[in-house]
Amino acid sequence: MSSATQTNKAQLINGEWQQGHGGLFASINPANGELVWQGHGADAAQVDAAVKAARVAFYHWSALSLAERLEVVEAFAAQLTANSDTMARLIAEETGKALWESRTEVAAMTGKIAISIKAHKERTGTVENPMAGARAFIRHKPHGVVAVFGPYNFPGHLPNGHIVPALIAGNSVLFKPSELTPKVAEYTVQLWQEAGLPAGVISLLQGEVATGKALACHPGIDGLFFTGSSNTGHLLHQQYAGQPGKILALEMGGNNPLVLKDVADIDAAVHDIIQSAFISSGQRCTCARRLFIQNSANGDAILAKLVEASQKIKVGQPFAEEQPFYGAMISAKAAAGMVKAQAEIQAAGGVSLLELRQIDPALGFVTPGIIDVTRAAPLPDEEHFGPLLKVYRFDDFDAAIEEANNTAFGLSAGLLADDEADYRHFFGRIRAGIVNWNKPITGASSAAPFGGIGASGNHRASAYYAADYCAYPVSSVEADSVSLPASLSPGLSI
Ligand SMILES: NC(=O)c1ccc[n+]([C@@H]2O[C@H](COP(=O)([O-])OP(=O)(O)OC[C@H]3O[C@@H](n4cnc5c(N)ncnc54)[C@H](O)[C@@H]3O)[C@@H](O)[C@H]2O)c1
Ligand SMILES: O=CCC[C@H](NC(=O)CCC(=O)O)C(=O)O
Repeated sequence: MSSATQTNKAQLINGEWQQGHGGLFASINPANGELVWQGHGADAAQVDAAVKAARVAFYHWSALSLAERLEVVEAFAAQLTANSDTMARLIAEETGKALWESRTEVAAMTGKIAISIKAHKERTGTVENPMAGARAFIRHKPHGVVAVFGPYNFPGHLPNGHIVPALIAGNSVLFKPSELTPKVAEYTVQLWQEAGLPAGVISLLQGEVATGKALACHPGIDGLFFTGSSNTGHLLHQQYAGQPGKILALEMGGNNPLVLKDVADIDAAVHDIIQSAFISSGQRCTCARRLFIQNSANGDAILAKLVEASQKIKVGQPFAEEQPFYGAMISAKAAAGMVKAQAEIQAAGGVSLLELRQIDPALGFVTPGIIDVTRAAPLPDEEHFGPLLKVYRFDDFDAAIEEANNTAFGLSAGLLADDEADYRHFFGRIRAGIVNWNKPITGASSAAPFGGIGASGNHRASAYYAADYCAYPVSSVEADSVSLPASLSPGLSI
């Protein structure tokens, strides 16, 4: 790995590390303001060279047997295990995420390998069906050259969730990570090289939006697997309009509701709310953004305890010996954005029960915020990607569910309630790809499909279902030799 001050060879193209020919960009540790990494982005010519190399590499990689490809993928898992501490420290350094949580991200990356192998076999395996005089097969083939776009909040785990199943299926991958987390991306790709992945099967194309656009628009890619914001996902969707032959998987944000109704265990409810709203400083796509609390003595008690417990949340340095619950947001700018969002909600009539504060204007640390918006003017349907929870008090359960559904998004939703009948009712009406009962709405399992509806996704769920968008089905009817059928169709004589 290179030192922070030098300009890194940011691009891996056809197995060779190169300087980018595009604009200079840098990643800054949001917990101390120090430069972590800097390099030049890939320009359009480098993107083109990588796409061409990936096409050549694809023919070799996809021609290997599954067992041969899995050997490399399992070697990558071994590399991750052997280097898990380095990877976790890089994630913590570059994102500001607490070290304990960065370690869970690396564990999710490693866990993804076995899950993806199982999913590949179960969801895209080969099936032979009996047929008179022939054999009928269902098989799956890789798309070819695919681009993977990753977000900053899980710079290792979420791109990995596309890359691993794509490689298992036999695709070659062009990886465009978030420009805010280049060092984690660089290290991930180095581990793939160490694992023996042949040149060109994975390329790293780093850079800001110009690099992303050059890759997304390149006619030589067969598909694009994206995890990131709904705005960018929508732009990509527009760009792919009229190209039905290209596969586009969009995993986007949410404006996720958590509804609370009659819970006897107040502490447990408060725990699940905090875990839903404030983990990772609120920078998870599944985080609860809107909390619906019944107007009742039970609702009052839970809200009071929530404010008290949230006030005590430890926010601090990612590497502190006594670990914080969460570290810094991705940047001082993102932290300031949350303060601004809170001010706008206050101006619309929201009443802060716990004010979110940026601890130092030069850094990414913010304390959690809780704001009652029950009497506020209608708010824009936006994802505020940080630790700010909007509270809506309600009298009528159905009205609360209706308001919970009053969003274009549909990623995660949850109900905290002791009565199972309330959950059955909620489940029937709520619109989201992840619907939980008496559990936090963050922390989704990689062994289940993961994706949202509406503005949160395009029905190409990831995690366990990622195998589905990494390969396409091929039906074949096969016989060892041509033969005349026992009887010919009417009107036919041969
Ligand atoms: N549903 C999910 O699985 C999931 C998971 C994690 C994060 N997210 C969402 O991701 C967002 C946070 O991540 P982010 O801010 O890094 O997302 P982002 O949309 O800003 O960036 C994602 C990727 O797209 C690239 N990009 C940005 N603009 C582009 C353009 N015009 N053309 C081509 N590429 C472009 C970026 O460089 C990056 O690699 C949040 O909205 C969060 O909810 C969703
Ligand atoms: O920020 C978005 C991801 C949040 C995370 N979800 C997953 O890890 C899904 C599982 C997978 O992709 O393997 C969460 O729910 O906390």
